[in-house]
Amino acid sequence: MSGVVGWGEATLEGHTQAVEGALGDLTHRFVGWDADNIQDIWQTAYRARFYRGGPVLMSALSGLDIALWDIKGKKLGVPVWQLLGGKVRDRVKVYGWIGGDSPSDVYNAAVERKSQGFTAVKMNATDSIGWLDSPSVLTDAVARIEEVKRTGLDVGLDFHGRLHKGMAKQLAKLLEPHMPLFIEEPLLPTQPEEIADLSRLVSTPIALGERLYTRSDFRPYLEKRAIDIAQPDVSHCGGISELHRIASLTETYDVGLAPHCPLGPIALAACMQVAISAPNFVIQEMSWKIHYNVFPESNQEADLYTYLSHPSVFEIKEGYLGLLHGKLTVSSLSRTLYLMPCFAGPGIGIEINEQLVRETSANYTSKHTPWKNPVWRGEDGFVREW
Ligand SMILES: O=C(O)[C@@H](O)[C@H](O)[C@H](O)CO
Ligand SMILES: [Mg+2]
Repeated sequence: MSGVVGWGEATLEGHTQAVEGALGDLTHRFVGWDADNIQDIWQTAYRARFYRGGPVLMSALSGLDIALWDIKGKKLGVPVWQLLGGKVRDRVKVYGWIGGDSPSDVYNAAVERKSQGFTAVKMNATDSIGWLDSPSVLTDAVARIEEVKRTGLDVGLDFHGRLHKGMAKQLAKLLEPHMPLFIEEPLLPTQPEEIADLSRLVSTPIALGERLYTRSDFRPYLEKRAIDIAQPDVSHCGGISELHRIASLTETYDVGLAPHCPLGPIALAACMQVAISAPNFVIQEMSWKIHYNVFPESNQEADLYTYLSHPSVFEIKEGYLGLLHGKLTVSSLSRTLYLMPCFAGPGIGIEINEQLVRETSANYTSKHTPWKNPVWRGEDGFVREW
């Protein structure tokens, strides 16, 4: 069957050109191959060369893999979640990211998320801090979560690997009584042993995984019992194929799956396929209605969801993305049956306005260089974690 087009997302923030180069290499290798053979293409891209893994190569492979699953689903006329074994849940719990420095800033951002239908949010626990820093940065972090919890929302806290061990263990202890949903990347992913120590120090669930790129990268965290929640990113971990495999692996360690996704709607739609079908899925990150500053020089923002033909598939109701629209209440069973799956579209279940993507992209690349994160330095001038 010819003419079937699949979409994938390989976004690696701050490293656009590196991923473009890696994708160019994959294109060169696989033009003319049979798109049905996803496993063979994945294994060839991963194994048939000396260097493997890491953010750049795996993000490129992720984009390719998501597009191949989209093609397969469209050819067979079924959603990808059907091909992964069918649905195990009717709707998918989500959380939205919030930003802001002061307690009142994060409070207001949380109120806005609540009005969008979210029942859970995530925010950065602190700014980047040094090996030893003033205790006031810790009390400021506590004040922020206290303020957000006043909204009644559940709150995940992202340490973002910005703290070192001496400060991270203090902050984790101070936050514990406030019962965050989880603390994320309490240390950098180079420290599995130290993260395992931290996970024995507090009862708060430890989450991590956006900077792990294969099943093998998760292995030490599982063997050391360092994490409670795995957060692979479908655009960095090897696509739908590897996200599905990571889900099964982590399930055997009683570790839940909360796919990381501050990216665009293609990545989110890919996550949904696994969320709907994976037994140990917990909650899905999504960036719905965040306006990304994708045109930094001109300070112009874009809502990535405007590129969808039917963005309403991502509307949130009572904290969930509805797998199923509409409902029928059967009183004799005293339960609600949901009808008409909204992620029932073939492939990854979304339609992209390709012309709009092409026009915006041409306009962008002719005028701007790709986004790069700024460099932060402490008071003494030494560079800080981002
Ligand atoms: O968990 C999150 O959403 C953040 O850690 C982002 O992935 C990070 O700032 C890179 O964009
Ligand atoms: Mg994070």
